[in-house]
Amino acid sequence: MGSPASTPQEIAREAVRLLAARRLPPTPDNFQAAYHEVAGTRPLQPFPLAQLRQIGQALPERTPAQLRFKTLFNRAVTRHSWDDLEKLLVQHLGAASSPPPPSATPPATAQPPDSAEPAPHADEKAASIPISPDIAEPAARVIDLTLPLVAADDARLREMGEELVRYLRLEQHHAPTLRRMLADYAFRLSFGVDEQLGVREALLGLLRQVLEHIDAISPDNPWLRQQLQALVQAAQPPLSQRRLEDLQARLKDVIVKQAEAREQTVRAQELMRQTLATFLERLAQTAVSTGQYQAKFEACAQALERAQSLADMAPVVQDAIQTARAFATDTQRVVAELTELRDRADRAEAEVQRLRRELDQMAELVTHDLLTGVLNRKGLENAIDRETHRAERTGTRVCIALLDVDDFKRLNDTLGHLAGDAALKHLADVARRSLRPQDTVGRYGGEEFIIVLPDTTPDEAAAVVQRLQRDLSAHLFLHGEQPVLITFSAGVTELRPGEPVANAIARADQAMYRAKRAGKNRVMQA
Ligand SMILES: Nc1nc2c(ncn2[C@@H]2O[C@H](COP(=O)(O)OP(=O)(O)OP(=O)(O)O)[C@@H](O)[C@H]2O)c(=O)[nH]1
Repeated sequence: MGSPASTPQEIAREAVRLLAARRLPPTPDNFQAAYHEVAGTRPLQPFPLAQLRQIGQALPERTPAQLRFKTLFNRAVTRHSWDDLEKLLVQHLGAASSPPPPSATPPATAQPPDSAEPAPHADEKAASIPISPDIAEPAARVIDLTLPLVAADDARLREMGEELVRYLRLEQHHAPTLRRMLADYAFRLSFGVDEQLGVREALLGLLRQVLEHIDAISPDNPWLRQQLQALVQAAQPPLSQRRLEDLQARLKDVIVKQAEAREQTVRAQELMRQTLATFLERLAQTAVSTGQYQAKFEACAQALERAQSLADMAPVVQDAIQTARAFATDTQRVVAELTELRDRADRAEAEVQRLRRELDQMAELVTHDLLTGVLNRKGLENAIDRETHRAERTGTRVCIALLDVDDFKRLNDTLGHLAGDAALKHLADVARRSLRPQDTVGRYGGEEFIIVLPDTTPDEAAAVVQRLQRDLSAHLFLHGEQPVLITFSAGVTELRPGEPVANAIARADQAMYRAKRAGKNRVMQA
């Protein structure tokens, strides 16, 4: 190749030669490529007019700033001006990274990695948008209320939440800023929530393990086993405050019963050990001393047989009398010791009785019914008390429903008392599954149950109880293979503020009797 081409004509000539040498047809594209190759310049890419027009059309024009940006963009595209487009984009992105206006300046928050939201354009920045207080205030309240829960272990999240709440309560809001703050908060929150769920799961797992271990060390007490199994079940998510309260009450029952079982075992063992030890000791002593006296009396008898005269007999008789005296003394000692042993046994027995009375009093603290596993009367009293106070605090209403199984005597008479027991247990199980998490069921006595329904109107309470009736018809009690329909009549009433609970129960009872008289298997309100 000769000296490099420098004028356009020379370059063009050289380009034609190159095409001929490469046997390429001299099309405009081939010629253009060869020309740039010879000249050592960059081939110009065609201006992507169609694509840029498409982008220009899709640009938003909701705000004056957006409209202005769109106009300038389309103008640059029409002019095929890369320079204008470049300037426009640089200016726009520069504005996007500057802070928002002071009237609604948000505090600096971390930008989430996926935050692709552009910040406002210079013109847009000036326009703060008032968000209706109807929306901003409830949103602020929601965040405010949930903060103690979600940010308990995350100071940064709490800070971000508080900033967001303050910002939402301003009169003017800058929409992109608010959007960014919300995105930041949601981003951080997502980690916090995952973490908290993990912690809760782990704690529940630990609790279940502890319960299973307690279960393993109380193998010979069926009641404890039943309670512990109920506890393991109750410690499954989802948890609620009421479920935790129930867990707590059950755990207390288990502790009381376990203390009872332990004390009784220890006392009984101690008494048994003492009595056995003393008895064996005395037995051995009596055997030894009786053997000794027997040998002495034997010797006296033989000496008497050998005696030839009264004079020979006198010392033998003397000896025998002394032996008899010693025997009597020894026997008295043994009798005294055995009496002391009996007194000790009596005192131990009295102690056991005292302990039993004490434990009976403790058993009154037990809050769950042994047969059905639901609350007993005492547990119900506590639950009603708790719900009444909660209702007073929150300004809500509480209802109770009193349920009485229909024709239960006939069921007992035809299927037996054990089947009756199993039927009550079935009803309690269905009720527990059917009721809402906030509702509480307890056995009021015999075949009567009470359901406590917080935050509920009488109409709603009646509907809940009717749903339970349907569930009971759908889940029949099985006596062996035989399906048995159990129904109940119920009275529903509201717990009026300040009234004694007994009054409300009496009202529910009257309503329940009206339901019985009206044909059973129905719910009446009082
Ligand atoms: N198996 C069993 N029976 C119980 C228990 N508690 C109470 N009962 C029986 O329940 C029956 C209740 O009978 P009633 O009060 O005459 O009532 P009913 O037969 O259900 O008739 P109505 O209430 O009019 O529908 C009695 O026979 C009690 O002995 C229990 O824990 N287990």
